[in-house]
Amino acid sequence: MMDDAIRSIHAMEILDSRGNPTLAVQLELADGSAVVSRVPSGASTGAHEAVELRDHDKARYGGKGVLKAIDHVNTIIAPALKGMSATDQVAIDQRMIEMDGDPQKARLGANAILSVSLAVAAAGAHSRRQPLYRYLGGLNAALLPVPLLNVLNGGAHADNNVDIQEFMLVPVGASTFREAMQMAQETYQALKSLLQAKGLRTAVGDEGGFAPDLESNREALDLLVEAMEKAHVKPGEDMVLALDVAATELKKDDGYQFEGQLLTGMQLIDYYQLLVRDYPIISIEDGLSEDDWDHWQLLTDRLGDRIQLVGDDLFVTNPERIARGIDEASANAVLIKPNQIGTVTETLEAIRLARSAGWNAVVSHRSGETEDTMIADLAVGVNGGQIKTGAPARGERIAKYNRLLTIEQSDSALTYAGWEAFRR
Ligand SMILES: O=C(O)[C@@H](CO)OP(=O)(O)O
Ligand SMILES: [Mg+2]
Repeated sequence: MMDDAIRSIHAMEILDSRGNPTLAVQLELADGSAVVSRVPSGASTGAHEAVELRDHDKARYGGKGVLKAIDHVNTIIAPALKGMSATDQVAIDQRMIEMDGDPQKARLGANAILSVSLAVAAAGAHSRRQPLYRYLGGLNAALLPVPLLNVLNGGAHADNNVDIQEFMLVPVGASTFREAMQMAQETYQALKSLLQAKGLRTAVGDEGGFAPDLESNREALDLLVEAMEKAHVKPGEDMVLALDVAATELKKDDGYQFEGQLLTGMQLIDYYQLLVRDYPIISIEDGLSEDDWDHWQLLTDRLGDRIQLVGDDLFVTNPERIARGIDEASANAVLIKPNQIGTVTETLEAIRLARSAGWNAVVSHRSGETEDTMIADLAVGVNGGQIKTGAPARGERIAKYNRLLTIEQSDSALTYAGWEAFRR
C-alpha cells in the first residue's frame, strides 16, 4: 500500500453551532496519519442546493439527526474508497458522485459526500506535507481574503423587524488581515455600545451579529456608519458595507414582502439603487430570489458596473446554474459554499467557472457551523480575495479568522487583498 492510501474512513455524530447534529469524519491513511473534517448546515437554504440528509426521528433533536448520512459514509462510501490515494481528489469525488447517481446527491446525501470529500482534501495536504491552502492553490495562492463580517442580523437569522438578513463590515482599507480584523472588532464593539446607549438589544444571532429591534433597514445602515465613526474608521475609505438580503425568504406571490409592503422586483431594484447612492455599499448578495432570473438580469444591468452582485441561493455553488448566470449576465459574483454542492472538486470547478467570466468568488460559511476551518484555507488557496464568515464573535466563526491570522503570520509570501478583491 502507498503511504497516502486510504486505510479507514469513519463518520460520527457531532453538534453544529445551533446544537443540531451534523457529522464529522475521521480518515486514516496507510502511513498512520489521521485527519478530521466537519460539515456545516444552513438555515436560509436554497431550493436548488444539493440534498442534506437528515433522518426523521422527531424524538432525536426534533428530526434533525444525521444518522442516515453517517450510516451511508460508514457502510457504503468507506468500503468503496478504501485503498484509493488521498491525493486523487478528482477520482474520489467522481466515484462518490457516480455512486450517488442523483443530480442533487439525495441518495447518499450531500452532507455524507462532503464530509468525506473534505477529509480527503485534508489528508491529501497532510500526505504532501503542505498546509491545506498551499495544497489546494499551489504557488498561485498569494492573497489573504478581505473578511465580510456579519455584525447586524435580520430576516431568517433573527427575531426582529429587519428584512435584510445580514449587514456586513468590509475592512478593505486595511493593509494586513490582522489590521482588518482589528478595525472590524473595534467597529463591532462601537456598535455594541451604540446599541446599549439606545437601550437596544445586544443579544447575538446565529452568526454572532446583533439582532436589535429596529424600525427599518436604513436605521441599521445608519447605525453601522455611526459605529465606524465612533471607532475612528473612515466609511467608504477604511471600511465599506456588504448586504445579504436573502430575498428568497421574502418572496411572496409575485413580489417581495419588504418593510411591510409587497414590492415588485423592479421596486426592490429601485430601492437598492437608492441605498447604494446613500451608503458605502460595495456588495449585495441575493438581492432577488433564487428563481427570479429576469430581475437578476435587470439588477445587474442597473448596478453591476458599480457594485458586486453576489448569487447565493441563485447559483448554490452549482456550475450548471453559474454557467446560465454567466450566459444571461445575471450577476457578477458567486457565493461559494462547499456544502451546497457536496464535493471539493465541484466547488473548485464553480470557482474556476466564475473566474473565467471575470466574476468574483466569495467563499462562505453556513449559519450552522462547526470549528472546522477548511473554508479559510479554501479562500486563500483559490486566491478568492473575499471570505464571509460571520461576526468577530462566537468560537466557530473566530476559528476561521484565527486560521487566517495564523496563515498570515506564518507565510510571508501572502498579502492582504484589500481593494484589489473588488476590482473586476
Ligand atoms: O445566506 C447565507 O449566505 C448563509 C450564511 O450567512 O446563511 P445560511 O447558511 O443560513 O444559508
Ligand atoms: Mg446568503
